[in-house]
Amino acid sequence: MINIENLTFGYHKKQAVLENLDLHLKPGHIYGLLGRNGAGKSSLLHNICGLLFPDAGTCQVAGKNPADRSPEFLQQVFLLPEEIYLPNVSIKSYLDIYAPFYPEFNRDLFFQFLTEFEIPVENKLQSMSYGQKKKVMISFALATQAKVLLMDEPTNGLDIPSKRQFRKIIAGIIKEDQLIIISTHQVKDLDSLIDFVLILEDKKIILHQPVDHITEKLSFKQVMSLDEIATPIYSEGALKGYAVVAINNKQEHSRLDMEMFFNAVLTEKQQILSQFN
Ligand SMILES: Nc1ncnc2c1ncn2[C@@H]1O[C@H](COP(=O)(O)OP(=O)(O)OP(=O)(O)O)[C@@H](O)[C@H]1O
Repeated sequence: MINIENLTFGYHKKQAVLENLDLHLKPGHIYGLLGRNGAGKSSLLHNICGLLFPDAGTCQVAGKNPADRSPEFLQQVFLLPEEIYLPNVSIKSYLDIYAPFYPEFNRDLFFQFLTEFEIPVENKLQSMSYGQKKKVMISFALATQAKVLLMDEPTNGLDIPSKRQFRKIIAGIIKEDQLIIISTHQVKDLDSLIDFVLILEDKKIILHQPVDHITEKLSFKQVMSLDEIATPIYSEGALKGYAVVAINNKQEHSRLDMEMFFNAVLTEKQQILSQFN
């Protein structure tokens, strides 16, 4: 559904943010896009939705070239940006103005999500708190039922119950012909939701793996002493002992700790990546 080949993009000539980047994504999945600050995650999402254009290479999304910005393409893609600016209108007026751009927009779903997020529907958007605005936009994004949904730090600003609500809604809504990319640093909020991990580093996607493949190759453990682990790759001091990422030689089952995994990839890049080659 998303086919990107050799994509190079930069804001200034001779200063590529993304370089010869390849990425092929299938519908029916929730992809978690991870990367350091400034790695280029937002730039990649903007290339995918046609708000920025590649300097070289090809980018095909739902069979279209995003840079053409054809109405058929724009109806199928929704980007929820990290920073949101909303007009000073009521939720209902916002809906009347923007929902018609999305042929599959489901108003009932929209109001259902607002109820789940406990948003007062009569309020004007600008009189809402940041977190409330974010929840309105998440509800709008999901109600578009766009085939490609791009979310940049969606849980920023959400309180703890709302984060749980967000996970519940997303897990229940994704359809087989839909694809969601969530770019985030808040991995703990989302690690139960994501089924593929993408890591953007050195201007490329250096890792693209399903969660179950990661836990097949690596185990995530808490131990009192590092001597307990025969094949540790990466460890962090924890409250009681150590949290460890190790080679999963014994086919043990463990739960992916996305934050540990991301740190492990950044610090022990070659060793981790070699497990997947
Ligand atoms: N409008 C812009 N003009 C010039 N340079 C930009 C612009 N936006 C981003 N950049 C630069 O492009 C690089 C990638 O930025 P981008 O916002 O894509 O990274 P990111 O991975 O989303 O970062 P973060 O995790 O901090 O949100 C950074 O070096 C940034 O300074």
